[in-house]
Amino acid sequence: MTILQVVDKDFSHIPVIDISPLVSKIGNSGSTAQDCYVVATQIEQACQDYGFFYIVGHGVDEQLQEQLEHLSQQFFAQDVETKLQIRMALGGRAWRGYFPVGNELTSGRPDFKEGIYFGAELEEEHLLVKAGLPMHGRNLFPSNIPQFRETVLEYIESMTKLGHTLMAGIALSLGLEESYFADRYTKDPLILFRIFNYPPNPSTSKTKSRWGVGEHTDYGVLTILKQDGVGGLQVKSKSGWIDAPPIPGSFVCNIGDMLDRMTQGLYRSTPHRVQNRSRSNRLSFPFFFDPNFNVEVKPIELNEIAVNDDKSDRWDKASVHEFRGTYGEYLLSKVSKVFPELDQTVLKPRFSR
Ligand SMILES: N=C(N)NCCCC[C@H](N)C(=O)O
Ligand SMILES: O=C(O)CCC(=O)C(=O)O
Ligand SMILES: [Fe+2]
Repeated sequence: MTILQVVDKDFSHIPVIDISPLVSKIGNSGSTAQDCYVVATQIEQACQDYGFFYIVGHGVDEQLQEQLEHLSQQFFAQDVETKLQIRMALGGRAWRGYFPVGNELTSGRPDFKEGIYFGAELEEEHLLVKAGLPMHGRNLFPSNIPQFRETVLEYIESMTKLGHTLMAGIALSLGLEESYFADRYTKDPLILFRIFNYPPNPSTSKTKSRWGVGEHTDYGVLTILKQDGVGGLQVKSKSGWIDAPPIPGSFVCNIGDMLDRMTQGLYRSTPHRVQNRSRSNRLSFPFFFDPNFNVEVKPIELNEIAVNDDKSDRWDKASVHEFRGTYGEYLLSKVSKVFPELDQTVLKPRFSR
């Protein structure tokens, strides 16, 4: 046969990238090491093909992760009254604390999950908190699990460092200088961190499984997700919905709406969703590494990169590309629909009232 076999990608497996060259070399020397470019090429391919990739070789302490998982199990195993001692309503404008199953909405529908919202720990005296900036402030920690606070704060610190490293890799992957995003958007990133518990939800012939979190895209630039061994994350790839199963020792990374906007669609913020079909509960730990709240997000001046004009497969009809304004404004427009029970004034910047 003389038919040319075109080796077509089937877009069914999210790639696994060993980022150890980035971890050991980014920021350490004057010039970017050659092996960082190899990693950058893998990131480029993954972001164009999937908008998702796994990372290994990230160097995040395993004991810290085990401790975080263990304490989280302990927290969610308590009765709901105890958990409500740190309920979100007490977090005020900072948007922190616990919410029970069914309280968080995605596209207007209740998610089948409970969780705790965290973020960078800022004192009441911090300028931004005093100025009344929403989503900035102090965390709420369960007082009956003493190690919870230090474990979460240590994890946030490790992940923030990792976020900076990955953003340097993503910059290289776009042919930009290592510090491109740090210089413009993420030197002082907006950090949000959540711990979710998805109750068991085995589907039987009689019951329809509920979505742990409905289809959505993430808002910022980069999400770094730790998931336990249960599984249930699904990603909308070019070949349809595929699984992102747990891979021991890895994190799942995905790019958000702001990177989609900056790259004019070359890197897509890919829709994903979760359904826990197992008989055990599922824990997940999404860490959001986002542009500074007050910074205006603009398309990258990319002469070289081929932008992607095909908006047909975008679930939200590319609204993110029409958006003008700061990341904070974009974020607030999104999250104001997520907890309708909370007082909406909590989410409005004080200075505009
Ligand atoms: N910070 C980020 N990226 N969060 C993404 C969460 C999307 C689900 C949320 N219930 C919603 O409907 O927006
Ligand atoms: O729990 C997961 O695996 C993913 C959660 C998620 O997509 C999100 O919080 O944005
Ligand atoms: Fe997400």
